[in-house]
Amino acid sequence: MRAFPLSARPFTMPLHALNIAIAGASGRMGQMLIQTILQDGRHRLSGALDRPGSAAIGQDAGAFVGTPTGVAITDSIEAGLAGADVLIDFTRPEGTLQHLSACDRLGVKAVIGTTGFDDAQKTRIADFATRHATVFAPNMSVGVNVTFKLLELAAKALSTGYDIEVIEAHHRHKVDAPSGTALKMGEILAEALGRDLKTCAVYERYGHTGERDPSTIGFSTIRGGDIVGDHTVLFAGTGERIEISHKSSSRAGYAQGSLRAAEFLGTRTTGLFDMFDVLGLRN
Ligand SMILES: NC(=O)C1=CN([C@@H]2O[C@H](COP(=O)(O)OP(=O)(O)OC[C@H]3O[C@@H](n4cnc5c(N)ncnc54)[C@H](OP(=O)(O)O)[C@@H]3O)[C@@H](O)[C@H]2O)C=CC1
Ligand SMILES: O=C(O)C1=N[C@H](C(=O)O)C[C@H](O)C1
Repeated sequence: MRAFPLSARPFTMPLHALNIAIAGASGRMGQMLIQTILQDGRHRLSGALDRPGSAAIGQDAGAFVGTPTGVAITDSIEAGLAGADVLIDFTRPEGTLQHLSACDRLGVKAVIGTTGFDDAQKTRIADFATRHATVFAPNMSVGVNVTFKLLELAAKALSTGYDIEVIEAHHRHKVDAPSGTALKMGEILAEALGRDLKTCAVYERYGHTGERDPSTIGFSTIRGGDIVGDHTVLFAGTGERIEISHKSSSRAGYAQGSLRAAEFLGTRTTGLFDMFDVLGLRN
């Protein structure tokens, strides 16, 4: 091995190890996050939360992935957050907001992957972020966020003569529709086209719908089996169609993106960020 004199050693910024608490620890994403933290090895799982009544309470957080951690899953939010630098939350909107109240009291930052928030709930997240740095994004995968950028470009270039439809498919257990990612795609498309998604979105079609209004953005939702997450935006013109698709075959990318988000928060004290900030994709 080559020895470097002190002054010539290659410099890499040491990454501060984080104490990370996971909410929804026995859920699909909770388990993937715990597995990712354990495999990655640079950070510490400091707490694992599930809601009261969950069969997981009291079990070792690593039991699901076959690696004991010494951290028991708790239904006490305060106990689960003790000593944490960052909470990573993939639960349900009402659970996330309960967790944020405790983060507020304890000074814990948050990475929020949960989807399905209404506007009032999003306002509460933005308020929390004025005191504690927060990453809030409906999709933590690098690939999906690059797809968002491609949509900005495509929507601007195809602003007239193309009907835009967002099509998403997820597993049978998903409870919100359209997916948070599909809605974010809709927002990106609408903004690029100078439209307001609140007035141009069409979420349902049935019966005598009349001809398609070209100023609308349509959404179609498929639920079935174990589909991890597929999103396609269709630009349907005359004589041609363009489709921009992303398909997830594993939840690993969501968990890895969440860890990057937690690391991004390490150096920040306040502010609301998304994965464009974390990945350096903001214009
Ligand atoms: N941003 C992103 O990249 C991604 C976002 N998601 C989103 O993350 C969320 C979770 O997805 P997924 O892991 O598949 O869901 P799961 O249902 O598998 O897991 C949710 C977990 O949260 C717990 N939970 C449910 N309600 C509450 C509550 N009110 N308070 C506290 N905990 C609660 C569940 O407990 P119990 O089992 O007892 O109900 C479970 O442990 C969804 O909103 C999904 O859309 C998912 C993947 C990627
Ligand atoms: O519930 C899921 O599974 C997923 N939810 C997110 C969403 O609603 O966009 C992200 C991903 O598609 C998986």
